[in-house]
Amino acid sequence: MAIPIITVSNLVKDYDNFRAVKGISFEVQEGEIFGLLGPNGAGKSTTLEIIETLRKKTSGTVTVAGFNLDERPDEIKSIIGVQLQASGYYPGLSLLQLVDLFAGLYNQQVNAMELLKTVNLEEKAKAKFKDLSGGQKQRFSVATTLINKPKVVFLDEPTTGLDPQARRNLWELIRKINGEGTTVIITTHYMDEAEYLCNRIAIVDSGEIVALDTPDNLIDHLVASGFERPKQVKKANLEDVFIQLTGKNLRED
Ligand SMILES: Nc1ncnc2c1ncn2[C@@H]1O[C@H](COP(=O)(O)OP(=O)(O)OP(=O)(O)O)[C@@H](O)[C@H]1O
Repeated sequence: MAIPIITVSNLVKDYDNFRAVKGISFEVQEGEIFGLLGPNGAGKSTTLEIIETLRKKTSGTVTVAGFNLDERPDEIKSIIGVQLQASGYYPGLSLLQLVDLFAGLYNQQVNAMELLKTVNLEEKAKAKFKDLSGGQKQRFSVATTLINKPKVVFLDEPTTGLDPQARRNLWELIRKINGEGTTVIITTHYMDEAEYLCNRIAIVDSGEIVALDTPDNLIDHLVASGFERPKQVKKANLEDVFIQLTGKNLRED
């Protein structure tokens, strides 16, 4: 029997008179990659930010690793890793300086070079954050989520704006982090990404979960309902052509 590391029950979030999250419930199992998918404004970031202790809920219960959000937010903070948006970093500091700064904030001893190596940025250790490419910035921000050796990492649209190579490279990084035992919660607008990475997916629409299952089961369920794609799927797509022609290696250096 899988153990839930996150339990969300009847979570509600109102922004003034607008109900952005309408009483959702779900569990994330320890060790899985769990995806939150949904159109713009569905309530994904709001839900994540509440679990991350960064936003107040209106009602409902959240527990992370057995800690109740209302009673033990500090314990929750200490065992999670949250990806900051790029604007959260001092642009003029080098990557080594930024890792040291974060390590200090978390009161952690970190081998900054080792950490940069895990995200393939050791050659950029002395570069300033502002001088990184988009993919490098994203990889660095994933690295910073690992500084406090978290049990759960939250990634909010980590590959938005990346080229196909950088995106696939980040997918492998996320799998590696997960393979080392870290539970990952991810939001994305890319269905191929969700299909490739996620063990289970919750599809959120207008503040409600409309489906929750493995990608395979969700697809099988749709097919069983009589759905058929209007045209034959080719054995490759345009992205395959692009990767085939331009190679799998990162191009940002
Ligand atoms: N601080 C806020 N004040 C008022 N309304 C907000 C606030 N933050 C979000 N909302 C509204 O709540 C709803 C859910 O927003 P949220 O950012 O959680 O959606 P999302 O699913 O993450 O969307 P996206 O895919 O665009 O990031 C939206 O209608 C949004 O306009």
